Amino acid sequence: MSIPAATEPTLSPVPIGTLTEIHGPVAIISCNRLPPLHQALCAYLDHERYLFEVHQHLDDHRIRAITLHRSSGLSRGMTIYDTGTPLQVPVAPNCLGRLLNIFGEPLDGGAPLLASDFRSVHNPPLPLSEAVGIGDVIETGIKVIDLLCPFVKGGKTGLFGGAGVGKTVLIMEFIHALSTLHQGVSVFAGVGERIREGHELWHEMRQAGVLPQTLMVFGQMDESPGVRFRVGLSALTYAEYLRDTLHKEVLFVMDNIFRFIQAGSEVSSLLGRMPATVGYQPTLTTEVAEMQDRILSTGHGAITSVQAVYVPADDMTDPAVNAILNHLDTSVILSRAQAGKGIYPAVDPLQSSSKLLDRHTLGARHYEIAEGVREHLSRYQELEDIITMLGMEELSDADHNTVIRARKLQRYLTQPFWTTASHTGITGTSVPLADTLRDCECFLSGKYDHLSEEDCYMRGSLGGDGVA
Ligand SMILES: Nc1ncnc2c1ncn2[C@@H]1O[C@H](COP(=O)(O)OP(=O)(O)OP(=O)(O)O)[C@@H](O)[C@H]1O
Repeated sequence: MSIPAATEPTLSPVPIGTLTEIHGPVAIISCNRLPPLHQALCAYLDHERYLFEVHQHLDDHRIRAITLHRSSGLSRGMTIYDTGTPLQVPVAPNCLGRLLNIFGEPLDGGAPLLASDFRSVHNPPLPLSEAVGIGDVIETGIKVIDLLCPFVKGGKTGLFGGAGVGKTVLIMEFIHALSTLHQGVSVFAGVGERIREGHELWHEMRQAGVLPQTLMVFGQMDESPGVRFRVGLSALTYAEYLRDTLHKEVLFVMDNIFRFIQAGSEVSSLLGRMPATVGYQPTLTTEVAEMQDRILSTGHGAITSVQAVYVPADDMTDPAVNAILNHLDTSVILSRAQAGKGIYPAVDPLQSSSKLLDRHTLGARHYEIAEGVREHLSRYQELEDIITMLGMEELSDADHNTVIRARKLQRYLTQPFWTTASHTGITGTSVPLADTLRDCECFLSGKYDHLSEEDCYMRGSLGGDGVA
């Protein structure tokens, strides 16, 4: 997706200096006064505006900046102007239903936003006194999520997984579920992902009829690291606007936050900083915290977030993955082993965790059923090697029952998705939490022992008597 011609600035910029060096996306600018960090500077070429963001003060009169547009055509000696502010995006109530780039310019072929205001993408987080805690549990209709990784208003959920295990599919199912089951609006940040995926998502949202309640901000794989580094903040700025000014309940979805870290790492090397652990930027944890701390709910509106996190080489100990993990309430871990067995969504029920899985938040019944399911699945995992070597006959009666029920529970927690209906040929299902709890209770107590594993696979609710 290419960046369209930049629009004319809203404020008249004042000259601040001269471009002295340009190396790919890095510019060294000689200034008559030092602009603050994060200030947006610009140059004009053929009546188009090229934006830069200040990243380093080199000495008393030189700064290093990163371009937010392509750098071809820029040359030494060009006059650089100060826009007077950090990067800002136009905000307006009619931003919903639009597909924008990081500057708030349309990528959907529509008219530019008629801005009622401009907001800086570097807004500081709200004071803690204005933040409110997490709210009620939101049902997604996805069995394994509602049961083991509950989704809470104002909470932060991460979907972790290596390449191709189903993060994007699960994110799209979330958007589908939450836009049909709940009131509210969604802001989608497409960070550094494939351009094809962006187009598909846009069309699917339009077909599903959820576009009027959704705002999408894209900075995709082909764009400069400066853009990929800022697209999450730009989308978050719109989410804050919807929360603070329009008092909406916002679902903030980011696919993929790992690409934000990757772009930060590229920017860091371009600025000549020494890499830190595993080659990541030394500022990794600060950059993640600056973004995560802005995802807050207030008395006026809530921001609930879902973030897809690419796990490099399926290694959950990766420093970038850990930096994100620390900020989340719920971590849904997608496993390649589950996907390999055709268990979709490929959620690993034992590795996934939620701070909200307690009696106080969910109630004693939900908590005990969830624990019962995890205990069965965990015992099954422990016994798997023994079963492979010696067969089921060597198990005690109790273990035999646990394994049979765990295998059925594992299949019961699969579910056909609306998002994948076009390629699986199975219509999606949404299962109320009450049904999921009742069915799991029936599995644990042995009431569903008569069902075959086939009867449990890719079904919705089992109706209390085992009939889908
Ligand atoms: N719930 C599901 N039901 C059926 N198939 C699925 C499901 N989830 C994922 N898949 C299959 O896995 C493929 C990859 O899924 P997806 O694009 O969501 O992975 P990803 O983790 O986002 O990958 P990447 O990191 O490469 O972007 C899908 O095209 C689909 O074939």
